[in-house]
Amino acid sequence: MSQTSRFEGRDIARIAVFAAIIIALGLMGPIPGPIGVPITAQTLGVMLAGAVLGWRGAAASVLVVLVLAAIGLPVLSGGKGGLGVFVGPTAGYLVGWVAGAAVVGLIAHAGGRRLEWWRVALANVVGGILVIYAFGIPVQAIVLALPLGETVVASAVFLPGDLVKVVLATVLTVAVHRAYPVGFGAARPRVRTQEPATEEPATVDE
Ligand SMILES: O=C(O)CCCC[C@@H]1SC[C@@H]2NC(=O)N[C@@H]21
Repeated sequence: MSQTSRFEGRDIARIAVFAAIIIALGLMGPIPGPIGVPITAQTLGVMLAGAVLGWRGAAASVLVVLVLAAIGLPVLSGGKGGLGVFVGPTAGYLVGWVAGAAVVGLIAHAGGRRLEWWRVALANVVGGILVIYAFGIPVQAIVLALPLGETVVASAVFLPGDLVKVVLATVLTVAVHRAYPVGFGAARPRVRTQEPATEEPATVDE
């Protein structure tokens, strides 16, 4: 994202693209989880947004998805949407997506323009798993009136899939960064294009 305080046009385009990626991953459909929270591919999009866009763009992308969900569009896996999701057992996870995407971006881009694979992987584990669980599990326990310890143990079912997402998000982010070494996660330098040579107007000898 641009380092200026406001989003520029290309930042908004990237935010829209990653919001669309998160929504598209929801089309894969949820795998029902043990206690009211599904396994979803959408967290792959949350990790990718953080690692590719950086914290501000990633948080904005996830917020766009959540606003669309709040106004009732079926943008969450299984075609869910509406204000009800923000008071259900997945509410904490959804809020955690915003914080998690931002933390992924902060850690992945902490080394500046060099995007080392190990830092991206670490970012995806911390932001894409730990932070999201830290928001999601306590809210899930409260909404379902379950003991916290039992909810933590039940949530271990998400770990294998989330670790696969960490690997995929890391490989894809490193590949994107290699293809676009400058311009993702940082301001793209302005390239001056050469002005086309203007032709002399034709003159007619009298
Ligand atoms: O569709 C929703 O309402 C949100 C689902 C949240 C699912 C959480 S996110 C972290 C963990 N990993 C998964 O695959 N599922 C849960």
